[in-house]
Amino acid sequence: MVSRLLILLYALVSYALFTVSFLYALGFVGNYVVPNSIDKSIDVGSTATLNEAIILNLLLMGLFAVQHSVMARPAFKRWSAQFLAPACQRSTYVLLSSLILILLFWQWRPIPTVIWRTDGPAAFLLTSVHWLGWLIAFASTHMIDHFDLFGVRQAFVAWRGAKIPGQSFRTPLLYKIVRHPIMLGFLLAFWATPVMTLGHLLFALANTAYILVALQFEERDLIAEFGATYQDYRRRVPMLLPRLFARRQTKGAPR
Ligand SMILES: C[S@@+](CC[C@H](N)C(=O)[O-])C[C@H]1O[C@@H](n2cnc3c(N)ncnc32)[C@H](O)[C@@H]1O
Repeated sequence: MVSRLLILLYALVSYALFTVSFLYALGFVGNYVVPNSIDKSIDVGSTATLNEAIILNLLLMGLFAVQHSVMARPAFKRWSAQFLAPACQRSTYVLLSSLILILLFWQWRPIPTVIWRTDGPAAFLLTSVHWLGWLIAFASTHMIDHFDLFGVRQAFVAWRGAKIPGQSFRTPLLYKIVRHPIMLGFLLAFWATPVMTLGHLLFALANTAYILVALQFEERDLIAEFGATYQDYRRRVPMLLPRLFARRQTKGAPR
């Protein structure tokens, strides 16, 4: 009973830390109100030489990418099951991801050279798309199962003494338009900015490359888990870019 309560507490603390790091990410990427005492965002903070900034920033993003991808693989989950209860596996993943994000926010070195700067309607449009991206990403977590993604459900189920159910496959709402709306949301939030600096461009480019590679691994696991169901979904629904026009029905094709 005590250990189940501790697991629940651990899951709630991990989720709280994720919430803080996600909220800080909004301020970090968009250069919005980050606390004056911290004064750190993608374009604000202590500077370094160009080479130092590129290397350090790439290392920080690389650390996040490796942790995020390695810990998500079924082989890693099987291995870590030797010393981590299934009920706290996802929370540990969330906790470490959040800690690495906080390290990234803290140690990030801005590169302030401006690549593009807009104002007026163009700036308004880019800012709107930026916020739409965050909204899509956050809403999409609720479409598949927000509390399962962040490890809270598993801890609650274990606390009640029930068996943790396996992963379920869902395709509601935005998942009918693209297979990866959370990642699409992130891409919009990272690229749509009224002022693009070299540091921000490095962040957007590296994360785009990471997302494209990570999705290959994720889909390979989804095919292994859901087989023909996921293969069929892959044929019907595009990966990241919505089809603007439905394909014309071929003449004589069965309806
Ligand atoms: C961070 S989420 C990203 C989901 C998806 N790639 C996206 O961008 O919307 C990763 C987790 O979602 C799961 N997942 C991806 N597509 C799913 C779906 N259609 N239904 C249920 N789980 C899904 C993956 O197995 C993985 O555990």
